[in-house]
Amino acid sequence: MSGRIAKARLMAYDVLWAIAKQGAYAHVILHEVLDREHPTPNDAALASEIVYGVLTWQRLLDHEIALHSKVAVQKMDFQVLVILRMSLYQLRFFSRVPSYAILSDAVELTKQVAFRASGFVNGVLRSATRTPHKESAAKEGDCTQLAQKQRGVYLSFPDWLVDHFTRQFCDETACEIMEALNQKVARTARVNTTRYTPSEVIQALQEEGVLAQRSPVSPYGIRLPAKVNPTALAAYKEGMYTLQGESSMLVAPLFGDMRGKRVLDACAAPGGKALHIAELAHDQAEVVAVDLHPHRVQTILQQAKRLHLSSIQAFASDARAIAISGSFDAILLDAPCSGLGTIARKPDIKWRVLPSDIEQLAELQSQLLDALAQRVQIGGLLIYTTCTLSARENELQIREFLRRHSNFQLEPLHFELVSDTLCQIMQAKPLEAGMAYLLPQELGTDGFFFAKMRRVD
Ligand SMILES: C[S@@+](CC[C@H](N)C(=O)[O-])C[C@H]1O[C@@H](n2cnc3c(N)ncnc32)[C@H](O)[C@@H]1O
Repeated sequence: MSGRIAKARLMAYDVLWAIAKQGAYAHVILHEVLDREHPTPNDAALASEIVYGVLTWQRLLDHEIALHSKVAVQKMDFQVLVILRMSLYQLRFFSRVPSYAILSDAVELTKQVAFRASGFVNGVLRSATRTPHKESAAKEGDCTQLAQKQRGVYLSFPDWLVDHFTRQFCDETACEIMEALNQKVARTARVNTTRYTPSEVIQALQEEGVLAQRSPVSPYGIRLPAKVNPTALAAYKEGMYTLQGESSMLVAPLFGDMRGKRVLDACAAPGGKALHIAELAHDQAEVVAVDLHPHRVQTILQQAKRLHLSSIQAFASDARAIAISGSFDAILLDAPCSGLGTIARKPDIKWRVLPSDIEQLAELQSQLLDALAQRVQIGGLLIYTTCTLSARENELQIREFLRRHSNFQLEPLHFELVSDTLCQIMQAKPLEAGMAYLLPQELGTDGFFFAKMRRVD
């Protein structure tokens, strides 16, 4: 395509078009396009910002496009709709880019992909630039004062999700959750504490010109700047850290001391938590990591090698029928889930997940729990976690499991956090001891759910 269009916008268009037209996953297709185009770090960051910004605000953007267009949004070609969304996003959210540059790129791009629509695109965007952003007042207003439908528009969530969060968490908390899921989450990594301290890793990164900081949430975490590619750094290649969200870093410490113990991570890929369990046991546990997908199992093995961990075995298997004999001192089921807690990092989940997916996933989770319960030794632990915010996949799932398996009991959760204040936040929840949510607005992390059970008989 023409060199006259800013490269970042071209890449963002390619990614957003593939998502709209082919249902591609945003993080996968963005990674592919960035790999193919070799952009500068600034262009890569700008393209990512446009892609994730458009996906976050898609409903609000479509609402505004409709105000300036005679053609209904649902009837527009994908090419045209994508160009309008990304241009309007930049007009509304990027004060540093002049509108004429955004409009000129939009028209040029339309000429290349949908020639006859260039006048239309120009007209819609010109109308939008002439109109002050009327919606912003409502957007900044108190979410709890808005009717359900308006919340969906101004917070840019589908109606069913607004309804879902409101029913589960009530008005105020639901609003806070959705607002937090529209904010950026810090890019974080977990230090490989078998070999390094967080300060040593921060120092090594500084020597590579990268300013990292201690995580304000997990004692194992560091926060990385948004513009670096953390897997391209020497510190990463030497096995100093693993990319992991701060809420995920809270899972492995829940097991306590696993040295000399046999631990199963039943849905383990890409290995974040299994590797952390091995690290916390000083590489002296027997960690069996299983995942359904063979190529993802390879990733676990590669990561173990990079981190110099030898206590991990990894196998491809359906965790409902694992072909490995014996029982385990502890099992982690970090279950496949709807991922609603990770919308800040994967905003396409807003538009991809449907209520029927929650039902299907809940059925799979319950089958996984039943199968794995048989493999926990008497006295052993079963920890169940998800990165979603849906009772059906979380507390209801666990309550039903406990009804079916009276030989399991909930056990108090003790989170390893950087301060007692954070622990109090985590414990002030309306769930029974042994189950907890970490909501995205509480510590600025992904939303997460934890349940810890012990087999007593
Ligand atoms: C939430 S992810 C696990 C993330 C991982 N624990 C980590 O910390 O990196 C869920 C995983 O479950 C796997 N999975 C889905 N169905 C499965 C099944 N029936 N048996 C085993 N693994 C399964 C998926 O391939 C996916 O990798």
